[in-house]
Amino acid sequence: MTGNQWGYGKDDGPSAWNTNYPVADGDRQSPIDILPHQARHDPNLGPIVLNYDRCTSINIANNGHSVVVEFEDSDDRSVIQGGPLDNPYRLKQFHFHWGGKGCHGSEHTVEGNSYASELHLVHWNAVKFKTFGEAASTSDGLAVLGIFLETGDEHRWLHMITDALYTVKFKGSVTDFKGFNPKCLLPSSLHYWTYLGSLTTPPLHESVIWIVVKEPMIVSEKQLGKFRTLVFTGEEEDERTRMENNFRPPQLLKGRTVRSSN
Ligand SMILES: NS(=O)(=O)c1cc(F)ccc1F
Ligand SMILES: [Zn+2]
Repeated sequence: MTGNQWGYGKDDGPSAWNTNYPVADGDRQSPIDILPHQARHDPNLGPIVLNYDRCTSINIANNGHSVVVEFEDSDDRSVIQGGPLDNPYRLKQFHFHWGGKGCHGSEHTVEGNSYASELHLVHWNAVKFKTFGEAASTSDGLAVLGIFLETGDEHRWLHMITDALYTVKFKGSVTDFKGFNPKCLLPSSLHYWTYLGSLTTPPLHESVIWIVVKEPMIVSEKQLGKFRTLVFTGEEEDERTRMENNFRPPQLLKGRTVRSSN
């Protein structure tokens, strides 16, 4: 792996990340396999509260690892609070991880079972930190809401994302994407598990309070298939490597406790 060139292939994938990012072998790495019966139900864990009503999406992009929708985060217009969080955390971006055709692609697993895909809504603590970058490299600077995607009926709002994917096929492409409120993607119940972990891609900073929602959102195989029309490579490169299986497998729990909202 030259420089910071990491990926999901045989030579640059998760098993090789610890070469350039030794924290990969740290003691609060993500994702993990969640064992519901070993999670501690904590009655003090209140509900997750999302205030996305004035959220401002900016663009959708292919960063060579996933498809990302970025938000305006210069004020507290879209925040997550409650649950395990002591402060409101500002929405910065959301992105997905997914598998190949018929394979599973979530990052977190539940009793060894993985879902077809996983949505990550990334938030940062703007009370304690001045910039996202600072928050992302400091313990508990980030709160990531993880939502599983399961195949079934078509999701009535996901087409807003999948219809735009052709415009960001290649690494480095960015397209305007305004007026999208991710609240429309969330399942009806926000019961969750929570634990202290890390970014699931390099630099793998151990800065994340993970909030993994128990109820999956249901999307169709056709909708999921559109994510696989993206490629990891840039338009100018001659190879076209289909973007799929961009997930890190579960990491060791190393004594951490997973709490359950209920
Ligand atoms: N997959 S993740 O939500 O842990 C994540 C979020 C970021 F903002 C940056 C890197 C990451 F790996
Ligand atoms: Zn992610």
